[in-house]
Amino acid sequence: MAEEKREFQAEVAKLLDLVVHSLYSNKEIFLRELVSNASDACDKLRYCAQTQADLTGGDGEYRIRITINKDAGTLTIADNGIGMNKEDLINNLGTIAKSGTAEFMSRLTGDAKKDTSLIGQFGVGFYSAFMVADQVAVTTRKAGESQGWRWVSDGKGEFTITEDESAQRGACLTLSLREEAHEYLDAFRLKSIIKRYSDHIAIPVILVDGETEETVNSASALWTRSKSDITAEQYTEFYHHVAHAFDQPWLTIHYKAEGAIEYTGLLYVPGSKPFDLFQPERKNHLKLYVKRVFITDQADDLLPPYLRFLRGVVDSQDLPLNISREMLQHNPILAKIKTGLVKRVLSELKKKAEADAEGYAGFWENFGAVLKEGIYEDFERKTDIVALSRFKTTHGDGWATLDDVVGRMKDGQEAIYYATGDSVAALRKSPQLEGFLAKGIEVVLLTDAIDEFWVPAVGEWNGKKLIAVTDGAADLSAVKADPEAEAAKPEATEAASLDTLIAALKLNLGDKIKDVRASDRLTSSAVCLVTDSGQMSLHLEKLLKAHNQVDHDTPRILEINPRHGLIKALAERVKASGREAVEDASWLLLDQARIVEGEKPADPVEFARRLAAIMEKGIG
Ligand SMILES: Nc1ncnc2c1ncn2[C@@H]1O[C@H](COP(=O)(O)OP(=O)(O)OP(=O)(O)O)[C@@H](O)[C@H]1O
Repeated sequence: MAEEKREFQAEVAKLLDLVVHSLYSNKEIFLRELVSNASDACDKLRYCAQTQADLTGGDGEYRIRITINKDAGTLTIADNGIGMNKEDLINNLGTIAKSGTAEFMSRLTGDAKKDTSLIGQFGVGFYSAFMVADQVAVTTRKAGESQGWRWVSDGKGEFTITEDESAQRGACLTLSLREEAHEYLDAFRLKSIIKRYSDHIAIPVILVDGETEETVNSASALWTRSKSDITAEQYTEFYHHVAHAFDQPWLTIHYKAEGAIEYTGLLYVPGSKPFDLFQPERKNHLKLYVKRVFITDQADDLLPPYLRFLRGVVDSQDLPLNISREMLQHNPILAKIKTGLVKRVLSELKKKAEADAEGYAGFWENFGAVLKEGIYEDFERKTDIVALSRFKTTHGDGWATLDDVVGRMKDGQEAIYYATGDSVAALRKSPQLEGFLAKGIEVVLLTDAIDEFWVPAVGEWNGKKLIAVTDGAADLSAVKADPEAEAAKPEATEAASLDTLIAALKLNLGDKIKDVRASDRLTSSAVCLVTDSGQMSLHLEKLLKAHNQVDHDTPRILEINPRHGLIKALAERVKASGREAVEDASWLLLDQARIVEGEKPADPVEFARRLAAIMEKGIG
């Protein structure tokens, strides 16, 4: 067959350009990436061969051979894994199929410095070969197929594909090293790189230099080794390999469960937030092995979605080796492993929270919003997860537990009060909090979407009801106010005029509001919106509107502050000139309350007109 020339997908060309222009300061990691790919390819074949034994053609001894050829200036990385056919070559090496790389590309800024740190977070796998090579050739034959292929590129926009009868099963990458990368022809240097980054690879990595051949890595699956034989660096390198991550893990959990169900877990909590944490699939990222044979990284029933930030492997002794991915669904052994994993992880988190509050706060900032999904979804564990949860409150800037909040409750305070909103900063300024702050009552500030769901589902903590500050039923009267502050309060509007104003507001605003009433929760603001008991919270309604799940405004209760100058003046005006005189002001009060909630005025054009009219009067 003649040579077929193709262009890289535009994104790949862009990526290659970046790689070649040396965004990595640490070029040696190209070897880690390629060895990692070779090991994954062997894992894939080992899995397929469980059900199709003839795929291996009798050669089930997986290995990676790295061959130095000083004369030619090439380095060869060969594996006997699954290999690629023509279609695979085009799809895997010519386009960006992986969501991770696509995400990476979309975040590139063009600013070399920023992009360098980004590339460090994502890694570019196969393409890293072009950091050290000005040409890469891949000869490959897919297991079970007879036709071999040769893919060649100089990384400058095009690649060629030709048939290759000499290709062996697996993939063989030949890197023609750039002049300045000839250090990677030095056996000593290569050995140290392999030891550093790839020691944990479970199959032999053999270095071939002329006549000498040497297996450089330990070639045993890291998780099967005893903890005392594994260094911190080895744990970290394995994390980088298994998670395709580049940060430091925050927590490493390595244990062997023995008893009714036997399995080994090597789990990591990343040190930083993975970009796909909030993708709708909520997939877990654990790799499942059975007796050291890789089975799948898509065992959905292995871990609940609220622990999807974990990375690592689980190796079962009890599942059958020939288990198919379909058979894993609703599998009772897997269900028991899952229960065991959840229990272990939550207890390790508890230990960390007690031993290192500051580190735990960092973990919470990264993953708290995900873990809290468990309060809503895992009935058996909800109490444990609430206890592990940390909250911002009106008491200082740090994190608090609900127990801390209960411990600081005021005399006469019956409930734990909370406010939900988009940000802690906005919540702190919310008018609904004024009365609570004035009485020194601590309010829990919740800003994650999931809070809208778990809080009503849990309902109470330590025998104290959880009540929203915007709930019309939140009653502060039993908590004594500071007598000095009480004395300093301005006089309230006289009751009869207040009633007349309330009646006028109700008539003017009609069905846009549920009710109007005098507030005891406002101190400095004139108005605020509160929800009637049982109504959807303001924040939840906003979230649902953003997702087009709700298309109307629920009428709320408008609370007015009888001690506010504006309310007093409006009461006077109604008394003197009737309700029509405060028509514009009524709507502006409602819009004002909406704006403070982060909503738009109900009718922006009318809002602007009324505001202009009132300003004109004020100036004139
Ligand atoms: N040695 C190999 N044998 C078989 N297929 C390979 C080999 N190396 C790469 N591939 C294929 O090419 C794809 C792209 O490789 P690349 O290294 O760019 O990304 P990745 O391995 O999927 O992800 P990452 O590099 O982030 O780990 C792989 O997913 C795999 O399908």
